[in-house]
Order: sequence, then structure tokens, then C-alpha cells
Amino acid sequence: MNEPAATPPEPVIRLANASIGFGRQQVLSNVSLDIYPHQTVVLIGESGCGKSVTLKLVVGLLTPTTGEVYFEGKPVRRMRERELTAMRLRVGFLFQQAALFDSLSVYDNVAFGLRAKGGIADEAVRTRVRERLEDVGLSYKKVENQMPAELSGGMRKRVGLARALALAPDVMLYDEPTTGLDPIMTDVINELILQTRQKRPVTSLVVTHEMRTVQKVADRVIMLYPLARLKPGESQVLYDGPPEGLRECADQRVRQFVEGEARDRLSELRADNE
Ligand SMILES: Nc1ncnc2c1ncn2[C@@H]1O[C@H](COP(=O)(O)OP(=O)(O)OP(=O)(O)O)[C@@H](O)[C@H]1O
Repeated sequence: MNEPAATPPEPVIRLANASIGFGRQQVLSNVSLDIYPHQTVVLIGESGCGKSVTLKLVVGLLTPTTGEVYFEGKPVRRMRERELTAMRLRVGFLFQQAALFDSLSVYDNVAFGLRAKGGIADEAVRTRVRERLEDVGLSYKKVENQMPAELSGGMRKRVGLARALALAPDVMLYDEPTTGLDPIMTDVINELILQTRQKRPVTSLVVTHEMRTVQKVADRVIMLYPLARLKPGESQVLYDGPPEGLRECADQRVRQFVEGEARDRLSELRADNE
């Protein structure tokens, strides 16, 4: 007797033919992608192709003009305010500039979400803040009273990560987590992304330009292509597969991107401006 075929798990995040534009500029057109539980998916692509917009669609900060975005099977656009808030509390977000509250100390930044969630005793908040800061390699005693302006870029990113992890998120969204960091600190952040995933069954979507991040953390890579440069009928998702396949991809635009070759891009950019 044949074994019944295993049903694939429901995606945590699904974009189904999602399109969005701003004014006359169309940014995403008919983009479909599925992100499964506990996967780390890395989203790459040229500047301006819509990577950050994709992250904002996932948490309902933007709504597609056509198509649908689903979170655990539920269309984000149909969520009521309470559902949206509950969903966002389960999603940790590490922004490009760490987005710390400049007027709050490191302690208050990391405690912010826990306090906003409510129902957690001060002592438990303190323990959680200390643990998360130590997880990201920061000494609680040294940094708890520091203000964001006193921190280096790498420290800010790690405080941002500690803040996101304080709420024990089920989903982590990283928007260029290593931009502006030196190679060692870049690797520290990559290592933290990996460890976060090893410690907890988190589903992650990482936007990056760093090929080292791709190689280190990705289970799967999705490459988006700028809409304006697609040939008629092509999908905006140029690549969807394992990181090992990028360099052998039949599409030379994918190989060109990962190898960082400009080729004729400068003249194309000049022509665009004429
Ligand atoms: N709220 C907005 N209003 C108007 N235009 C926007 C808005 N958000 C994004 N855009 C435009 O959409 C396009 C895609 O932006 P997005 O930030 O997603 O690019 P990206 O692929 O993340 O680029 P980068 O790698 O440079 O961060 C850009 O041209 C940007 O100017």
C-alpha cells in the first residue's frame, strides 16, 4: 500500500500575486512567495527592487494594491486592529539603523515591548532584559544605563536585536542587519541570527546585500529583480532556491548580482536619467 503523501506545512508567511506601487512607480508586481515554519529565508536584490517594502507588507505596515499577504493563513488586510497588534507582538523586527528610542536608556529600550505587552512583573522584566543583553554579548552592568547615542553601530544593532528577542518572537524580520558594520561585527550579527534560530523555532526573513550573510544564515534565498528592468512576462522573483545554487544559476543576472559585477549597469543608469 502506498504511504499517503505528506502534506506540506502551511507557510507562516505567504505573498500571493502581491502588487504595490507608490504614485506612478510600480514596485512589486504579482510577487508570490511562501516562507515555511522555522526556515531562514534571505531576500536579496538590487537597491530599490522592493525588499523593505516586502517586509512592510508582511506586518501590514503596507497593504498590496492587488493580491494578498497571509500570516499563518490569514489575510493581513482583513485583520482587525487587535489581531494586527497581536500578530506584531509575535514578530521581532531588526531595522537597518536599529531604530532605538534615543531618549531611553538601553535597559528601557529592551524592556519597552515587555512593558507594553503588560502583565509581566518588574523583576521578570529585569531578568529577561539581562538575559537578552547577555545573549547578544553585551554586559548588562556596563550598558543598562547607557543611552543609544553612546553606543557604537554594532552595539546599537545588538541592543536592537536584544529588544526584538525580549518578546520571544515566533517570526524575525531583519532589514539589512549588518549594513555599516565592520567584517568582524558583521560576522557577530550573522552568528547571532544563526544562534537565535538554533535556540528557538523561529521563522526568519532577512533582507541583506551581504553575500557572507547569505552564505552563513540562509536555508533559502529569494532574489527579486527591479520591475522596470524585467522582460515582458518574466517573474520578479528571479531566483528561489538554496544558497549553493546561486553561483550556478542559469540566469546570468543572478550570477552577476552575487558576484558583484557591474558590467553595463553604469551606462544603463546614465541612460535611465536622460
Ligand atoms: N512609503 C513609500 N512611499 C513612496 N515610495 C516608497 C515608499 N516605500 C518605498 N518606496 C519606494 O519603493 C521602492 C522600493 O523601496 P525598498 O525600500 O523596498 O527598496 P529595497 O529593495 O529595500 O532597497 P535598498 O536595498 O536600497 O534598501 C523605492 O523606489 C522606494 O523609493
